[in-house]
Amino acid sequence: MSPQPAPAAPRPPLRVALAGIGVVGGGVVRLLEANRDLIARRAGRAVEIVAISARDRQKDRGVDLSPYRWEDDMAALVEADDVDVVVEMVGGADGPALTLARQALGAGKALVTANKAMIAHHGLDLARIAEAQDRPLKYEAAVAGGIPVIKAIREGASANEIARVYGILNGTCNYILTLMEREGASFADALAAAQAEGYAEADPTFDVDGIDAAHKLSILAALCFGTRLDFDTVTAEGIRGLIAADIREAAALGHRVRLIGMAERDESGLYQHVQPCLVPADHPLAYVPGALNAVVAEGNFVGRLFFEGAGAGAGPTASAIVADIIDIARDEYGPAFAMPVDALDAAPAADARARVGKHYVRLIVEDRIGVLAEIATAMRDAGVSIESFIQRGDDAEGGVLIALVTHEGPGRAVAAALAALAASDHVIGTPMHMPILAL
Ligand SMILES: NC(=O)C1=CN([C@@H]2O[C@H](COP(=O)(O)OP(=O)(O)OC[C@H]3O[C@@H](n4cnc5c(N)ncnc54)[C@H](O)[C@@H]3O)[C@@H](O)[C@H]2O)C=CC1
Ligand SMILES: N[C@@H](CC=O)C(=O)O
Ligand code: NA
Repeated sequence: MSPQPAPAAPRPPLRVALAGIGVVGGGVVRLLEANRDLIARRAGRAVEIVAISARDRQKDRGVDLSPYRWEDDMAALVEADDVDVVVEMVGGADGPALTLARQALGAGKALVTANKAMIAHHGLDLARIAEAQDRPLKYEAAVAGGIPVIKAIREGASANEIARVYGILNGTCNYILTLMEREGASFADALAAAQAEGYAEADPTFDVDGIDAAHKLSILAALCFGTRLDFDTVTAEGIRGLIAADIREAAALGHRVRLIGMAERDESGLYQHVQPCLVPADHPLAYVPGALNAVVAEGNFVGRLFFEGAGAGAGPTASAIVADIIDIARDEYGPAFAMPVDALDAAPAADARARVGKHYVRLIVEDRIGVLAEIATAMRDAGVSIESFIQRGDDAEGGVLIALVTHEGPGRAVAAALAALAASDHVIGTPMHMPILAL
């Protein structure tokens, strides 16, 4: 009988350093502690926090950090010989987060980050450093928080050509829209509630102006289409211009309002746009409530994939970060954007305003003779055909509410009609228009 091979020596623990112990960092500490044994069994080795760093050592974060080495200077995490993985949870596209990320990868450490702003702006540069060092750059938490959508597209759907990806990519906006829809909450109250839950960015204008969703969309587009990540050509409109009446009118039309990021690649180029849309009430995206996110990806063999889950918050975001850490512990990783940076191709930006579809339009106007003729004239002059029209005299915004739905046409024409009307003395405030999703 041949001798049995000696059992393999247990692998040494994976040593992790955490930078930024806020909402997300606190969640990661709690998760690594709570599921320590299960994680070790799944990873094939222990995962140990060896050092942490944040701005304020004294701050009460509701988690006991005393077992871990504290570093006042994040650079010490990179310099330490006993750190294999640096987890960046500081935030910000540039500044200390980017410095840390570059230094960590440059020093041959693995990098895990939740920072979509940094990846959207500097993902290609960081991926190049990671490739040069043959170290992983992982960012599952950066897109749609806890939903494992990066892994699903990188791995599960990697055999497919993906021509379109779209969805609800900002939990704060979806939370606000849901609260306005269900409870008639004001925009300001709903935003304050989202901030209290820890969903919002340090600067919530990134959420409500669509910039955070644009960051995530640009990352998804690069991954789905194999194109060079191009945040600068993403166009974004947020939800500030919405009033409660828009939510009500959308409901009367059988729709819900959702902030949708959509990217498409076709012969005209790369389309990447974020804006509030009317979503038919029977569309899966209309059922996505609160801070949940959802992503739809259409593959040429697999068909339509729909992913839904928590897009923000301590637990879900920690779940995504620790999944990345486990992949690293297993040595399961590849190029950050599923192919080497030099294999990604460039696509020209497509004009978002050229997109054809039906639109919802809302104006508040003075209740006087001729105002409807003025609207009809502006629409005619811009080449916009009206499908349906409603006037409500009981609106509280200081005038009469006009809501209409256009026939199919380019968004550019609707924008031109509303620009003309915005200049009218009889139109109060800024008119609103939103495309009606038909997918
Ligand atoms: N909160 C959420 O639901 C999600 C957040 N993210 C991303 O995760 C990252 C962290 O977000 P949060 O935990 O919500 O932020 P946070 O503001 O709660 O925590 C940030 C942490 O970084 C530290 N920090 C900030 N600037 C620093 C500096 N200059 N030097 C040293 N430490 C510094 C702070 O002390 C704090 O511990 C961001 O990139 C965010 O976009 C991603 C998905 C979801
Ligand atoms: N502020 C973001 C948090 C996660 O990315 C959101 O609201 O979705
Ligand atoms: Na994710």
